[in-house]
Order: sequence, then structure tokens, then C-alpha cells
Amino acid sequence: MPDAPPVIRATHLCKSFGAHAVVQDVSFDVAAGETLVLLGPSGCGKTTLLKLLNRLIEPDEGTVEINGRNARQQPVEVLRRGIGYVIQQVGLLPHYTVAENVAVVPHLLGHAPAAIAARTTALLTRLHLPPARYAGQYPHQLSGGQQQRVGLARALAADPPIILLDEPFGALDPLTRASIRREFRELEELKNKTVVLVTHDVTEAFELADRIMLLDAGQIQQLDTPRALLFRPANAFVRRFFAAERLALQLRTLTLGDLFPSTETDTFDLTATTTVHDALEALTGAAPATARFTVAQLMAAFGEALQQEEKAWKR
Ligand SMILES: Nc1ncnc2c1ncn2[C@@H]1O[C@H](COP(=O)(O)OP(=O)(O)OP(=O)(O)O)[C@@H](O)[C@H]1O
Repeated sequence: MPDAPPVIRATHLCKSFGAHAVVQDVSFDVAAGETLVLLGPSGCGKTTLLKLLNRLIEPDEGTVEINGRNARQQPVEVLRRGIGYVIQQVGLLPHYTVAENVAVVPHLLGHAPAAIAARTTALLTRLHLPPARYAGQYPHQLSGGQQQRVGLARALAADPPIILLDEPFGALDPLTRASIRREFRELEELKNKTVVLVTHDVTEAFELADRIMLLDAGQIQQLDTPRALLFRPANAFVRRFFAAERLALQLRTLTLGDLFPSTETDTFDLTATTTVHDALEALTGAAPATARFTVAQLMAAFGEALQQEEKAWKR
């Protein structure tokens, strides 16, 4: 059977503002159900690249194909119907209630009122905004984190197969950010969707991405799995970009399956896909998980695994 075509295919995209080349010859595919994170320093072109995908910005050169069809050859409103979009500043309509904000797109699409109401209720519940309390509130009555969740509910309301997110947890303090991120990762609604997410937060990228595109000055520095970026950096920029958080990222990237490959992992409370970071949290928490290894053994195995990775890379 032939491989499924990519849901998004960008080919040789270029965009300049005046003399400033903001996106320079960028090509990539995003597979169905994949989460691609666009990462890089401020001003490197992440938002511009995201907007090229739903034609909020048109490229100077290059093409975007969505499900094999050139985006430019489709009416923009038809194209965007299939692409949910969460902007950096949330952008809720101030004079609409939470429920009305969530329902904007399904209304425009002419969905039946009963279906819209059911979907809104389901989404708000799922995003921990109990409708009885929040559906009738206005954006200014919500915290920043709640507003961002309404923004996400709005993007998901018409159930588009593709979701674009621009710094969706941008304006939040680190603790709220981490907890919303966890909810986001576990959100059933997102499991089958193709997601492109912009962030400048390295931890966020590692937690959410199937693959990361690291950009600098409008050019792809590396496009690969978090693990490859960390352990097989393509150049000095990639290495430098992760240097400050290297250990924390290694803890989040290596799993118990990497550390104890020959062990029957199903005898653990923790599984083969649990990261070392999460295992450490579980073992040292208020109600510590039971495992066949101690924290010291875990750390020793972690050190060993890092050495193996280094050796494999130098070979
Ligand atoms: N409409 C525009 N006109 C002129 N310059 C623009 C325009 N939009 C973006 N730029 C410039 O393009 C560059 C890239 O902007 P972009 O918003 O894509 O970066 P980014 O990586 O998303 O940055 P940040 O993380 O700070 O949001 C910036 O230097 C910005 O000033």
C-alpha cells in the first residue's frame, strides 16, 4: 500500500518584507496526526511560516499543499474551514460570551444550533471550564489561562483536521503553563489531528512535538525528532540552542525503555515509555511509586545511557 500523502506539504517557501528575507527556502511535510513544533529565537520567522500555511500571508515563492491540493487554488474560506487557528493574543470577541466565542465558526458554517450547543458544552467541559459556570461569562471575566483554553475550544469547535497554534500558552506563568500543557497533551480532541505549533519555549517543544523544526533567520537548522536534535545536532547553532537546558531535556527525552532495554517493563509501576524525568518525579513524590530500581540505580543507568548516546554519535 502506498504511504499516506502528507496532510501539509510546503515546498521552497520564501517570504520577504522589504529587503528582509523572513522565510528562506523552507520545505517540509507534516504527516496525518503528527504534531510539528516550530521553534527558534524571537524574529526567526515562526509566525510568518505558520501564516503561510493558512494563507494569512501569501508566499513570494514556493507552494503549500493541503491534502495534496495547492492551497492557492482553493478559495481561502474553503481552505480555512479545514484549518483551526489559535493566535498569539487569543483574540476572543470581547462582547461575546464564552459559549458564543466557541460557536463562532460552526455558526458561520451553518451547523444546527442543537449540534453547536452540544459541541460547545462538551469542549468547555473537556477543557475544565464547566459550562454552567463559564458559558455565559465574558472574556474579561476570565484569567489568561482560561482565555487561552476558550481560544483552543474555539479552534476545535468545527472539528477541523488541521490545527495551527501560535504560542498558545504564551501569556501564562510557568506553573500554569506546565499544567495547561499537560491537559493539552492528553486532550482526546487533538489525538487524531495534524498540529503545527509555534513556540520559543524549548521544554514546551520537547513535551509536545513528534518532530521539531528549529529555525534561525528564516532557515531550517534542523527538522527531526526531539531526540535527534538533542543527541545528533546538525550544526553548532542547534547544539548551542539547547546547551543551557541540555540535562533537563535529556531527562525528558530518555525513557525507561532506553535505560533498561532487556527488562520486562510491564512488571514496573512505570512503563517503558515513561521518561526519566517523570520516573524521578514518581519515585520521589509524596506517595512514591514502586519500581524494581532505586533512584540511585535509575541515575546510574541514565548516566550510562547518555554515554552510549555520545559514543553512537561520535562513531
Ligand atoms: N507584516 C510585516 N511587515 C514587516 N515585517 C514583518 C511583518 N511581519 C513580520 N515581520 C518581520 O519578520 C520577522 C519575523 O517575524 P515573525 O513574527 O515571523 O517571527 P517569530 O519567529 O514568530 O517571532 P516571535 O517569536 O517574536 O513571535 C521579524 O523581524 C518581523 O519584524
